[in-house]
Amino acid sequence: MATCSLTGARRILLHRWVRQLGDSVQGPQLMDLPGNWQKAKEFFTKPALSYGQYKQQCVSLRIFAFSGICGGCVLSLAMFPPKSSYWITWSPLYWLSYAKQCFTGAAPPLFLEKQHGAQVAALLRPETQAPAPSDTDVSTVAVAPAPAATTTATSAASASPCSVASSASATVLAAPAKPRVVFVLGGPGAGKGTQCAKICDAYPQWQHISAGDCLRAERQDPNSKDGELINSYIKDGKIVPVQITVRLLHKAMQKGQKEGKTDFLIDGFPRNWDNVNGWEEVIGDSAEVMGVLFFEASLAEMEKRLLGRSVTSGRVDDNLESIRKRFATYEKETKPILEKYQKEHKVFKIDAMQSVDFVWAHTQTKLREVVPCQQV
Ligand SMILES: Nc1ncnc2c1ncn2[C@@H]1O[C@H](COP(=O)(O)OP(=O)(O)O)[C@@H](O)[C@H]1O
Ligand SMILES: Nc1ccn([C@H]2C[C@H](O)[C@@H](COP(=O)(O)OP(=O)(O)O)O2)c(=O)n1
Repeated sequence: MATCSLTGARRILLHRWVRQLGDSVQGPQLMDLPGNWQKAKEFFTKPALSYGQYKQQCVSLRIFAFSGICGGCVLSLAMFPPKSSYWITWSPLYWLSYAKQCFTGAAPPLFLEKQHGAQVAALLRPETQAPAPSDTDVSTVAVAPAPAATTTATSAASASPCSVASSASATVLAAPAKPRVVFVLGGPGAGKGTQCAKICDAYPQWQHISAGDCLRAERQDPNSKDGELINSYIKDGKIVPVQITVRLLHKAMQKGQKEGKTDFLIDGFPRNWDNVNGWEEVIGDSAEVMGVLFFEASLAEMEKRLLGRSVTSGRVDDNLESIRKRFATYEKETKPILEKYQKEHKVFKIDAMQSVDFVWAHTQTKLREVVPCQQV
């Protein structure tokens, strides 16, 4: 038996030797790239005469094929990044900005610093939500708290990561006591409105309230006593006095609550200290400000976008003169407000220079950080 297998092994060795099937190849070293390139080319141009030559050509070709495929994959990822929020969060391009944020203190905390209530009411069917408050004078009543109800969870609630209990019939405490607010800031034309619209399309509990839209609507109202004043401020790129703006925002939030909205994107607000103080005085503790989504883009890009928008927007301030004035106001008055929220670790920065879809993927990731119990 032993003799038999020895003979077999000998035969194989002999066979290899005859056909030159040894593992060693004679040719350029692995790192000799010009030599290997020459051999790789010969694979296509000069047919091998022996197996040894053929193997060398394959070995040389393999080096370039491997680098080519890997390089191609990396290039394609860079040129056509996946539309995934995870890719955006963890892609190599963002490592640098994350590293920087760790030192500048703008990075969001890794772990939750406070308890976040479950938005169970928003997850359940509309009939489980309490009746909304009536439209009341801004000076006397703040934004009505959302219902704090004890309710029986449906399967929809149990499917959500926010639900307190996972059983379909479990009793769940609806925690949110106040409407939640996310301020949306960024320069004129950064794409705030575009992304807010996408959030509201995707998540029905959110309502988009644009301070600029509210002011423009008020200006159109023939019965408004503030119309002329608003018009002149907007044309000059100045910030309208907060008493007017916050009243309109408050009214819009109350209307949204009546329609069952629990989360509000307040777009283009607060734009200066006057806005900050006015919000505190009128809304104050009756709404919970979760954070600020900040869309960052260069002035040149924003100018280009605004001029593009001016073709169809019909806005009195979408012209070069007003745009420049708005930029000046943004730099002088709004940036200090961002710094205030940055110190409170409430700013969630989004690179708005990319395409709409790319920004959207990043916006969703950031929204999850601002409002961790998002159904996203
Ligand atoms: N990521 C983007 N890339 C290119 N154009 C964009 C992007 N986001 C928005 N836009 C366009 O730029 C213009 C301004 O966007 P908008 O959302 O109205 O800005 P904002 O609300 O910040 O003033 C619009 O015409 C919009 O279609
Ligand atoms: N909080 C606010 C928001 C907007 N305004 C006024 C002044 C702004 O130039 C205009 C337009 O604001 P809007 O947010 O609609 O537009 P841009 O972001 O500047 O493109 O409205 C204001 O006075 N106070």
